[in-house]
Amino acid sequence: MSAAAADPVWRVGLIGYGAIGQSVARLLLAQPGHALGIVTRSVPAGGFGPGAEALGDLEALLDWRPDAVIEAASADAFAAFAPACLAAGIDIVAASVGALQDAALHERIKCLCDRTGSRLVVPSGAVGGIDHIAAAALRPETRVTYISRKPPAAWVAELATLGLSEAAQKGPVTLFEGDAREAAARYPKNLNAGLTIALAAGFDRTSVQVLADPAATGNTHEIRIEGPLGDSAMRFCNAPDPANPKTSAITAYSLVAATLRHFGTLQ
Ligand SMILES: NC(=O)C1=CN([C@@H]2O[C@H](COP(=O)(O)OP(=O)(O)OC[C@H]3O[C@@H](n4cnc5c(N)ncnc54)[C@H](OP(=O)(O)O)[C@@H]3O)[C@@H](O)[C@H]2O)C=CC1
Ligand SMILES: O=C([O-])CC(=O)C(=O)O
Repeated sequence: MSAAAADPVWRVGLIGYGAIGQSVARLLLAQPGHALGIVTRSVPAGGFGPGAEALGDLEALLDWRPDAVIEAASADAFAAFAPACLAAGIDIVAASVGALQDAALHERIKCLCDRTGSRLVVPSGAVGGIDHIAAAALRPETRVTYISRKPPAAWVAELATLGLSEAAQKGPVTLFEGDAREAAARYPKNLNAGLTIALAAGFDRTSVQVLADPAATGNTHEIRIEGPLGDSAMRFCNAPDPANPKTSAITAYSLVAATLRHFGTLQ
């Protein structure tokens, strides 16, 4: 009797090893059949442990021949890595989708996907219900309102720049009201969720409000969908990642869930 074929190993590239990257690595390596190649500017002294290896740069990542790449770094890293991966036929599961506020980059990504057949996977990230939003938005009358409400601890640098640190300790401060592209351009580390929602709903149908609120318990995201198919409201009150208060801890789980689904048979 011949030996059973070895189970496949999925080779996953990971860009970024901060709050989300470290959680993604831990979660994915706990899944059988996954190997990680990690691109980071700061490799931990003890390395990454079994199942993961450090990759120096974009070229090393492409040479490693990943089956898919998870981006968990920054909008700049998305712009630097995503086009090259997609051009090489490698699908990307991205956290920093706020980078798509840049219409030229968005168009370039679409052209690369059309040309190579590779795909940019936009996970639900810090929010959810994206399938519901996309379904409702097939009716052009649908309108979506997104409110991001985080404690001032998630906005320390931004509030200081605006001279609003003290005001934000006393009551809610509105940091932005407008469209999702401008929100992500102004606050690239905090408005990926707004861009994710707008990609599903349509940019012209999505309005965004951003609040720093001392009464906020966790990173709260409220989404209201109104249209001919009904009115719906979703509210996500997320625990912040202990390593980065701007980031909801569930985001890493969303990236891993999206990656496992991408490799799976059920889409
Ligand atoms: N889609 C969503 O719903 C959400 C998306 N996000 C986004 O996810 C991304 C990661 O968030 P988080 O982990 O909290 O951020 P952190 O700041 O904790 O970690 C980011 C990591 O990426 C590294 N990095 C940044 N730029 C580059 C680059 N050009 N090349 C290589 N490494 C790079 C940083 O390295 P170094 O330390 O050397 O700078 C750091 O290790 C952010 O863009 C964030 O805005 C966050 C929450 C929700
Ligand atoms: O993690 C969150 O709560 C949301 C966030 O930072 C983002 O959308 O970029």
